[in-house]
Amino acid sequence: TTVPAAPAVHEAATRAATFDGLTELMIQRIVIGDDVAASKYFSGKPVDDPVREQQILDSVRQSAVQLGIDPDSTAAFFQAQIDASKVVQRGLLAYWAAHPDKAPTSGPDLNVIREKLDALTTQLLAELVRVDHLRQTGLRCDISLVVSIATGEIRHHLDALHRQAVRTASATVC
Ligand SMILES: C=C(O[C@@H]1C=C(C(=O)O)C=C[C@H]1O)C(=O)O
Repeated sequence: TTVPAAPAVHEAATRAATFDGLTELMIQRIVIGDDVAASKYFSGKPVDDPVREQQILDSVRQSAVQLGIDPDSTAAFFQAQIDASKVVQRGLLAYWAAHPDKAPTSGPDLNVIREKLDALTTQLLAELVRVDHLRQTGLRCDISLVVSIATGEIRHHLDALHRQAVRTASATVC
């Protein structure tokens, strides 16, 4: 019988994985920040909703335990995603306040947007499981992340505000 050497299997998995999937979902979540900002522009609701944030963080901690990944680093990752959304929201709301002619003329329902964000949370958790080993590879992690982010930023034609949000979102990945 041939027994596959565990380190070799791990090596192969490390080589194969990229952050492309994770960064794509992170950018999708950042872009949804535009809808959140439009919604809050009309409702006047504050950018920060600490209760909603705590619900998300508690929920992802529980999911992390079930999925076998570290709850602290999972919560830190999602805190960074929330912070990134707020970078976009603050940037757009400030811009629209200064240039009302550029402001949206209608805003989507925040509850509908939150359903989309919840669906993304599930997908992001699955990606965190997939790239878990890659997150602990030091320089290799940094390099993979830079490549995936650059690719995603180009694919999505992100402007300076949204690229700033990507930097915030990616701070805890490696
Ligand atoms: C996106 C929102 O705005 C903020 C960002 C959140 C997020 O990124 O999940 C959650 C709550 C708010 O502090 C929201 O209110 O839903």
